[in-house]
Amino acid sequence: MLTIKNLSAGYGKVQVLHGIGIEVPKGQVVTLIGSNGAGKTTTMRAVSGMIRPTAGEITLNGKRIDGLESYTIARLGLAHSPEGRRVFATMSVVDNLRLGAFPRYTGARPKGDVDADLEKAMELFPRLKERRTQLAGTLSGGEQQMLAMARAVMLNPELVLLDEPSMGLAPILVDEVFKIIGRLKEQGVTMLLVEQFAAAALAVADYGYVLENGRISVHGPAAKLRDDPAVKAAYLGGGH
Ligand SMILES: Nc1ncnc2c1ncn2[C@@H]1O[C@H](COP(=O)(O)OP(=O)(O)OP(=O)(O)O)[C@@H](O)[C@H]1O
Repeated sequence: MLTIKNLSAGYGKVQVLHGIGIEVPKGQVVTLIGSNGAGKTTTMRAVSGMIRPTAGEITLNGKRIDGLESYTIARLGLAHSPEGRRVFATMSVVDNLRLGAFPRYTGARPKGDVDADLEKAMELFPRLKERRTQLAGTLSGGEQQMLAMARAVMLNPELVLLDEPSMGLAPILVDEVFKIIGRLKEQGVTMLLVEQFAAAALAVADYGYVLENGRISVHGPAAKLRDDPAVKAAYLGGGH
């Protein structure tokens, strides 16, 4: 589904990623863990076309996407739910969700039934259903985070990039977010997940990569990483 080979990227003269490789097979959840500043968000940005890689290759279903505009990448079915609560504050919940489906109208893939998917998203995120006409800017932080996730799902995506969906959430909402990720997985949605709660991420994921200073240090089946003493010591102490 998604193949990242030898990817390097950064900001101006600062190189953040040094030739990383990641594989996300169809129907699987792959998690990318690492400490602050390791380059996780930068990886997500490079995949979704928000920044241009300086080297390497990214393919989605065999098609090169590195160097394409982010809008074109979205039309190919790649949805990015970015870090932070990037919702359209002055629009309602429903209108935010409809905007998420917008690239479906432009013909790169079959449009499908947007209204039916809107109702499916509401079922998946009951908190949003109750607030469908509310302006997104007046939602709580956690609800905005869920709206950003739901909007990504509205693309009817081949692949979803979830960047720290639990960031800043109260523990009860963190649990809800991970339940939703589990449900999306059951529905066959392919995901690349960046999470600060490494233990919870490895519990829902099939496979994991550890990013250290812009390089992949360890990777393997999630269950194996959970038992890896070095991973345990560095990333699984205390956490969620
Ligand atoms: N827009 C930017 N301009 C310049 N440097 C940036 C920019 N965004 C990120 N960086 C730098 O790139 C490095 C990697 O950042 P990145 O956000 O990818 O890390 P991360 O692994 O997602 O960390 P965190 O867990 O803290 O979100 C950091 O040193 C950061 O300061």
